[in-house]
Amino acid sequence: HSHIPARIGQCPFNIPAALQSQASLGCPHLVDGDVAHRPIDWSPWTHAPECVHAQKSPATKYCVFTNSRHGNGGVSIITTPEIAADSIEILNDSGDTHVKSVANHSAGAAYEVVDIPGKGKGVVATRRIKRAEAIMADWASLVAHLEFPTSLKRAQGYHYLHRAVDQLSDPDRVLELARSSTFSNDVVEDVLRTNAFSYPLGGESHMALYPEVSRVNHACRPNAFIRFTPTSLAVSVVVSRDIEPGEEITITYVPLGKTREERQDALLKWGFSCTCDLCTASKAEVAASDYRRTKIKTMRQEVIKAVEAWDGTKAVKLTLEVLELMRDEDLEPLYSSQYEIIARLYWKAKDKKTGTKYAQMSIDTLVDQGYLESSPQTLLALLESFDE
Ligand SMILES: C[S@@+](CC[C@H](N)C(=O)[O-])C[C@H]1O[C@@H](n2cnc3c(N)ncnc32)[C@H](O)[C@@H]1O
Repeated sequence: HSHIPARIGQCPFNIPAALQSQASLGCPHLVDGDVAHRPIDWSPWTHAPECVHAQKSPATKYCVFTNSRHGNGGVSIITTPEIAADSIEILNDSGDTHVKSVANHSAGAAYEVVDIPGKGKGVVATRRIKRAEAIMADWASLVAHLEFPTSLKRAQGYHYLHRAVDQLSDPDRVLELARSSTFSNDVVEDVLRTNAFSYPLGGESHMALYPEVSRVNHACRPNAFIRFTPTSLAVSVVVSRDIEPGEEITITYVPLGKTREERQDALLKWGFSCTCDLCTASKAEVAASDYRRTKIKTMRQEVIKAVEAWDGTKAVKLTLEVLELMRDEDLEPLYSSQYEIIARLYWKAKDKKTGTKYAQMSIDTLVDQGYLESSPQTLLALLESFDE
């Protein structure tokens, strides 16, 4: 194994073979198809990694790494041996915090997957759900380096995508997901393009597919969001306002706050044209919403200018107006950063009392929305950052 680069060698590579399987999780192995001949070599993966050199940069190798027991039905990761070795820790995190947050709240399942006219399937509440409640936990089943598909001949890429899926304990969970992509001829590629989220692994962009979360449709005024943890392959879906039985649960696939045209553009790469409540509202309503959203954007630019001109009073006044417009548009997830701006401005102006008040409001919004746990340390940490 002499060609294993030293970067990964912080780990005792000379541990006796008999102990390697125990040590493997805490100690990343750099494995690929050349060095991994026996299961003990490729542990914690459950299958021998199969690898291919990228066409344009032959020094880059992508392999299929599978652990068919992780999460719900296993996970396959197509990435470089270096990233796989560096990221092996994520297999240690079983996603308990996500599962527990759902179990803690739930008086039984809060949703069902049903047909939604014009949208394929979707997720609908089966009971009342309180804001900030977590209703669904899920694990990535397929993760693929963003550059992997374009770095190989098509047919070759499909071979690896299919191997990745076939090695899962239930390939149909992936193969039966929605496909709206008009970009390719391959089932797995279509499923990825229709359903995957971007996910940073080892500091590089990957696509990650969560089969259960994949059923949640997009809305431009969503009532839920996905909670990620950078250290695990688990996610959960958290609702951002109170929900009545029968209401559809929706998330946003694109950044919040865009105008109708900007949203439709951004959604094009997902292969569908949005028919959510906001996009199908009356012309007048869409126009009024677009007007406010454009105004929010220009006013935020003005806030930056006012700050640069040291005009704190103007910056605060403008930010309060931005908040009003955001309220009209139900853009609650964006409030906290506005409160934070105001907090910083008062803090810098030596009005620490008002600064602290707004800092707390910023945190409260995040807690309220289920993004943060409430703790006294959070406020201190935020206030400390104001002095940096
Ligand atoms: C991640 S999947 C969501 C679940 C999907 N409806 C299903 O049947 O499994 C994304 C696909 O759902 C449909 N979809 C999601 N949100 C939509 C929306 N707001 N308007 C229209 N179609 C939508 C589109 O076909 C899109 O390609």
